[in-house]
Amino acid sequence: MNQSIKPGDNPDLTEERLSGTFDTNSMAAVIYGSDKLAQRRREISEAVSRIPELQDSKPCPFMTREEKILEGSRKSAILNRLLPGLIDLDSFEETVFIHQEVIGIEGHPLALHESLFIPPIATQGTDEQQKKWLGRAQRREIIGCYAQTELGHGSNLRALETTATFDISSQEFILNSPTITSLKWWPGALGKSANWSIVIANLIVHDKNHGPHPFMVQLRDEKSHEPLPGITVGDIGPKMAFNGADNGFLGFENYRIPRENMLMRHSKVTPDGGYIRPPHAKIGYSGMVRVRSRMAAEQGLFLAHALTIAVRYSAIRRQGYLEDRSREVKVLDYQTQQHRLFPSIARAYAFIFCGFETIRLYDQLLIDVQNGNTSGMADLHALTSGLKSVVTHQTGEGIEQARMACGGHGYSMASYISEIYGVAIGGCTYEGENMVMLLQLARYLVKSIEMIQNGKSKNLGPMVAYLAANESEIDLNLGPNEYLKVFQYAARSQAWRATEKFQKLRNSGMSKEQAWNQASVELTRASRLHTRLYIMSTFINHVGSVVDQKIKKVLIDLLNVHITYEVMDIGIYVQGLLSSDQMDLIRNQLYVSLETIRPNAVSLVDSFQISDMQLRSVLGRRDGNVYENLFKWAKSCPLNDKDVLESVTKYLKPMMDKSKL
Ligand SMILES: CC/C=C\C/C=C\C/C=C\C/C=C\C=C\C(=O)SCCNC(=O)CCNC(=O)[C@H](O)C(C)(C)COP(=O)(O)OP(=O)(O)OC[C@H]1O[C@@H](n2cnc3c(N)ncnc32)[C@H](O)[C@@H]1OP(=O)(O)O
Ligand SMILES: Cc1cc2nc3c(=O)[nH]c(=O)nc-3n(C[C@H](O)[C@H](O)[C@H](O)COP(=O)(O)OP(=O)(O)OC[C@H]3O[C@@H](n4cnc5c(N)ncnc54)[C@H](O)[C@@H]3O)c2cc1C
Repeated sequence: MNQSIKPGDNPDLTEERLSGTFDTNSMAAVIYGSDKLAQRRREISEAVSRIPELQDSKPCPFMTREEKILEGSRKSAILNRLLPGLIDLDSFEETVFIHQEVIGIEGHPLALHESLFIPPIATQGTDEQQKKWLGRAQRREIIGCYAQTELGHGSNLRALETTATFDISSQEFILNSPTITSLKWWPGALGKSANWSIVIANLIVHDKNHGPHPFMVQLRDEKSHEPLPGITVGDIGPKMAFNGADNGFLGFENYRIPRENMLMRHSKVTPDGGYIRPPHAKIGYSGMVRVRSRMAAEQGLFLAHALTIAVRYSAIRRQGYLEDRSREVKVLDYQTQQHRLFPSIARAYAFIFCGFETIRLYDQLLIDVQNGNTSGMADLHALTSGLKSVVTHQTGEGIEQARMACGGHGYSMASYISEIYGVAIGGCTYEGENMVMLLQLARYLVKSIEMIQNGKSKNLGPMVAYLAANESEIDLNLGPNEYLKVFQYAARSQAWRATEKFQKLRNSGMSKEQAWNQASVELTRASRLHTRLYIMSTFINHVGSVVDQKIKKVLIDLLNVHITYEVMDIGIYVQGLLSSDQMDLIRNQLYVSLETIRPNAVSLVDSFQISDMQLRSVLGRRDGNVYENLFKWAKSCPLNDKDVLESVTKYLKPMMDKSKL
């Protein structure tokens, strides 16, 4: 049964929930990985809803930027006091979840503290460094951020300009921002809130530049919160969204920190100026891999937010007629609306399933690396580079479709979809601009094909083994595995096409860099197809592992939406494999699968179990009572505090009076 049904709900939404064929709590358990984890989310939401001081003081869209930061800080401080009784403090998931529930998605002063400040200390700091800072950070005696990007440099880490020069005589590093372009720019919470930061700077010892390394740097006085001498710091100004966070700038002028402040678990500088290399050249990049490995699930949930709003609203919004002219139909009954929303529901599920898989892979890699085995780093870097790029892009597309599916009200901040969109698409840029990261995966694909060309196919990892296969015909009787083969064909032929283009350019005498650039559009296409194949195969495997038969049945229906939609979407890449009859068959299967999933649409989004508090959307309310609440929301807008505004008395009225003469 659908666990969201309550008395007083909009009857159209109740009708939808009654038509669902499965238990939404059981589905939530599949989405979040276990009954216990899903149950914990419900318990935390429930507990938070009973604490008056954690409620929003007013709707976020009516707040100024300063009010958002103040509100985020107020709630962070209360949460810090209450957290021990509300969550398992050792659980990163519960910490992130409660902050999103209470403060929302627009960011807050501690938004980066848990995800980008604490992890590098925990994974790249020595035991002594952890002893010194980890407890303080976890108790939030200090607030931290992650300062890597510079005004003139983001994607290309090797061009960072900030320097940390070792001074043997004082046993200190001297930090400098030598140019305007070397100012750190963008770090979340740096602007006004953080007093410490992980700073990525070029390590210089005995005049030799060893490249970017992480340093633990105090920025502000712990008593006065004033910037320390030698530090220039401030907020970079309003952004497209995420304005509850104070993204900042930072400059150093001969700013000294002790030698012990370089995070030295992997690379080391000895007191006599010796440099000890890390076990893998890119180990310092692992903080980024950690965040990327979490982005698929995070983005899947952003998409889930927008779909919860759009699907619920589409079930109560009546517009136009089908057969019965006596009552307008729910817009959810239109095939175009279903085509707009249902493939995105499938993608949200697929992204979340993939996301939990990459989080697991990262956690395993971390254990391996701590034990000295870095062999899995390249694979996970390639996988997460592609995944963050494809998932953020498709999430953005899906959220925008969800907005349009809500018609005019989707454009109002009352829907909250524009904020969700603004926050989610930030992911196309942060943690590596999407094109740049697709090209990182492309390097891996090209290397894999070169292995095949050199007769070393048996050395290929399982994720790229399909590149060596030779599928040229597909059975018309299409099941998920045949769709997978279709996708493998598309990904394989594009990877070969791109690689051969690169090689041909090389053989024509072009430099490696120029040839790469000339082949790069084809290379990024190969990366996207490879990643979409991975998403599809993870989805198929995940559904295959579900035990509850009712849940499995609806997930198979959803998988059918996914595989048919995805194959139609890449039609151009499978022209050599599928006949036009086969394409027609797939198209029809997609339309059938949309109809099949229709009765479960509301239950599928209810299963994400995103509370009204977290959703912050008038359109997406659980009870579906949208119109009366839209009217209430509009009346509470500060512009309506007065009937006659100063804009009228001061300008418009005199203008109209004058025109009358
Ligand atoms: C929890 C929060 C909840 C909700 C969130 C809501 C909103 C969030 C809001 C805000 C966002 C928050 C934070 C954002 C933070 C940031 O953005 S931090 C800054 C991130 N910056 C980047 O990601 C920069 C991207 N650039 C790079 O990573 C690198 O420059 C590079 C593109 C990888 C290139 O590096 P480099 O030049 O050194 O290397 P190459 O020469 O290109 O490659 C050499 C080989 O190294 C391999 N490689 C590269 N990286 C790795 C790695 N990490 N691991 C393993 N191997 C790696 C690469 O594959 C090459 O291998 P080869 O092909 O075999 O030679
Ligand atoms: C919301 C948000 C939060 C952020 N938080 C942080 C933070 O906490 N800490 C931090 O350090 N940084 C942070 N950043 C910065 C972020 O990591 C960078 O903006 C990001 O890495 C992209 O770098 P860039 O801005 O230099 O883009 P650019 O590299 O200048 O990209 C501009 C264009 O150039 C293209 N391009 C660049 N290089 C190549 C190439 N080699 N091949 C082909 N095309 C290329 C890109 O594809 C893009 O189209 C944040 C950014 C945002 C938006």
